[in-house]
Amino acid sequence: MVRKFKLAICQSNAAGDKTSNIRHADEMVRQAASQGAEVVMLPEMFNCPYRTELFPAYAESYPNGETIQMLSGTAKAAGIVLVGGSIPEIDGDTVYNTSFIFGPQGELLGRHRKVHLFDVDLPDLKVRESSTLGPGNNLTVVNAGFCKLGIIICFDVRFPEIARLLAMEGIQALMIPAAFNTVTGPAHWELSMRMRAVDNQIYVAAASPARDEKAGYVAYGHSMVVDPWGEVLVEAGLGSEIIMAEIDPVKMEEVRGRLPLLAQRRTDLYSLEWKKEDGNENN
Ligand SMILES: NC(=O)CC(=O)C(=O)O
Repeated sequence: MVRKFKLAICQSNAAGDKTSNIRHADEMVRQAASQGAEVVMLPEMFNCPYRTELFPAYAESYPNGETIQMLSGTAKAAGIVLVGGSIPEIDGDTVYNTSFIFGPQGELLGRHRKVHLFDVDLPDLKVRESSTLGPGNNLTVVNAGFCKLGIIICFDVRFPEIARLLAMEGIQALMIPAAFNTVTGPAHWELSMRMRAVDNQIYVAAASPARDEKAGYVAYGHSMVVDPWGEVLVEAGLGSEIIMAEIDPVKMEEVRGRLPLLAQRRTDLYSLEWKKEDGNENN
């Protein structure tokens, strides 16, 4: 039964030492759970510095990698749904930017591999994720019983088709482990999160790493939760911080009742298709 719940975002910071990144994330998640959060999310690449050339060295495989073990164990110990940010995951010869989602028994609820790799050439920012990562080939919805969550990672948010397809699957919240930066963040972070919420009349939760001005890639910070009306319910600053908000399916239905955008789509004129794959990578 879908119901109200408290969602927390842990805006953790990641430096060079993988073990201490994992420990820091673990402590923050447990703290968020002790404050009543039933769903907790970590940022993109929370166990390693966001540097494409480092991803292979930090990569681990499911199920025995140390970060993956922590996520499952902590979800179970705290009795929560844990959207485990993302980490470099190795499967065969390919490294992916992957979010593992675990349930209150420590069970794997889903796995999202970043679909759109961040390859950009901006005046003050050049990134080529595809130099070390492969793209995911599926969209991800997780059913946790009391809530249905859609999971995308960072750059995926710029492709509104995915958020719409996930909304059509009946999610209440779009969960986005992300790592915008000080170039694109001021221009597009809040705008993107609010627009995906307004377009689809869903909650949007975006988790950024804390900002480290000395890092090679400076994360934007400003993790936030946006409601289905597009209002920012809570926003982090720049440092390591936990933020919380209430996700209320009744409020979402009220917005949809008054402004029935999804019901007013002209599907006789246009359509959008999720080409679901047979080899689903979600479990
Ligand atoms: N880091 C990303 O994947 C995306 C990003 O920073 C942006 O879209 O801007």
